[in-house]
Amino acid sequence: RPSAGGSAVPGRLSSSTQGGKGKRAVVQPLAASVVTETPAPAVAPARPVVDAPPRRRGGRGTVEHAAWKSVRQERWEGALELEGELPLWLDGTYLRNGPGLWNLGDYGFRHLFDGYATLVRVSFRDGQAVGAHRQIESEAYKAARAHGKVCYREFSEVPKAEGFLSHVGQLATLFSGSSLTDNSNTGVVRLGDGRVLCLTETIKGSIVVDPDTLDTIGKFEYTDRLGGLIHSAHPIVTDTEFWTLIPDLIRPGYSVVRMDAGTNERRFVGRVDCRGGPAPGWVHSFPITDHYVVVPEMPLRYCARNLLRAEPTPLYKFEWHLESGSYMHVMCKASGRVVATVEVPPFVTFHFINAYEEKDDEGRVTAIIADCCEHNANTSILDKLRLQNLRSSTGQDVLPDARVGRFRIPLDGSPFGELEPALDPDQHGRGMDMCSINPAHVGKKYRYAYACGAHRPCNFPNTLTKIDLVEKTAKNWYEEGAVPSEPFFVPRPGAVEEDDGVAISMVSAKDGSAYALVLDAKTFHEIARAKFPYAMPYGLHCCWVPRSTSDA
Ligand SMILES: CC1=C(/C=C/C(C)=C/C=C/C(C)=C/C=C/C=C(C)/C=C/C=O)C(C)(C)CCC1
Ligand SMILES: [Fe+2]
Repeated sequence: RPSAGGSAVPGRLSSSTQGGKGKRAVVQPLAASVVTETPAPAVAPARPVVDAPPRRRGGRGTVEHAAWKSVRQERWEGALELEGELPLWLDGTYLRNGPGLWNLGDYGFRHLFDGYATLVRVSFRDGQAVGAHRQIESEAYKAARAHGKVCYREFSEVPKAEGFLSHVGQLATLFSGSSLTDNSNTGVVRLGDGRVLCLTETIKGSIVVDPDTLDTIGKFEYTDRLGGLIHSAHPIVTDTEFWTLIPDLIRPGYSVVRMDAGTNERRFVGRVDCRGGPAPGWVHSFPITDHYVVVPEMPLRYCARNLLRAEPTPLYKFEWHLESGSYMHVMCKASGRVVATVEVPPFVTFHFINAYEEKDDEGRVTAIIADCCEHNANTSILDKLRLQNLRSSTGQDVLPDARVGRFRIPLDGSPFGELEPALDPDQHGRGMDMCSINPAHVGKKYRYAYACGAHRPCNFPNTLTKIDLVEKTAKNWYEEGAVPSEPFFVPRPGAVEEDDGVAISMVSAKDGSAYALVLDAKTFHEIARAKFPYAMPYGLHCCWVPRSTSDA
């Protein structure tokens, strides 16, 4: 198995389909080839591919940005051209997951979250960078490729009746969960035992990959009997454990579960009963502290009926139930007991940033502080993330406002909690999502968060922002026309200060190029960019795999 650094040979392929030296390899447009080729061969360019300039469409002056176009090849690997100087301590692999393929033949998907998972890798060693990407071989992706159509239920796409029935059988399969997708297009985490897991909201969409070759190794089989069909897309993972939430759509509530590193067995820790209804709030993510698990219950709730519908509803698989209230629950990790449930102002969040315990002078925990990317209790961001909206940027300022929402959850039995902006949202252009922090501060008091913000007018977050929660200020990185993904914080080995490290973001540029941007996390100035020789679509979440000493 090659080491995480991969090969330093430009355009090296991991398969036998490499074009000969000097011979220009044919680059198959994946959108067309994916449905016809079994398996779709990896055809990498012998020389960097020059992408066509962005296309003007529709006479309305709109430009189709490469960020929202399907990735054009099944896979690629090669040395990246560097601008600037990479720190020598940056030694390991950055992985980014996301829905990078939204077309099957002529058919185009509707929503950003529907796309088939594309895993991107940038391996850093000795000041050099090697890049790669590859499609994750989920059952959903393989079936779509083999049959030329959607065969499983995605975020908004559902199989057409005949296709679906012929592929997975009877309607009853809807209830067993077998029609749900395993397209693990959302997150990627490195477990404490070193395995790398790609995730989505379906439990069956937990897929183990090889961080070096990006091979799909297989399903992560949970060996317990906890069941459930869906879980939080963002487990909290440390060197020793893995925490997640399993919503219960029948008896509205959530199971809090924990898995030891090195095992596949989740253990039930406790249950939170919803205060509102008719179903649990969407828990795309949740935060923990040293001693507690925080379970959010927002008015954007799962809807079993919508899960079964053939056509998407305005809120997809969800429904807005303002009347049923918004709550935050706190569970003790050790006992599984719910120690607080408070009503809070309405909120909409997909991503919690962090949480920590607030203590009095005697060291007693008096409250939990939980921070999130909060969309001003407005669900319209889901609609803005439809591909048609993302692709039709007319220069108007249509991105809904968002902020760092800070919850204060008192533990003294009071029935209400607070929700306030943690800093003036104008500091980050009133855009706020796709966040990361220093992993050493998960569950602990912290000062800095890294996220995507906005430089207006815009239709999508287009800056990288470093939030200082003490000074209540932000430093912003912006490049005209760039679409940056989550700035992922990587600490410098041996660092003491919280922001001693780099923030890495994959950027889809205006001219159709793509690069991994490395920012000094302290100054938020660019240190280097490592350029891919082709366009890369937007992607979601990331992880860092340090080079193990055995690889050195
Ligand atoms: C496949 C099924 C579902 C899938 C849900 C998925 C794939 C949800 C993905 C959610 C993501 C990626 C949320 C990200 C939000 C990012 C935002 C708001 C960024 C804003 C701008 O920066 C279920 C819906 C669970 C139903 C079962 C089937
Ligand atoms: Fe997410």
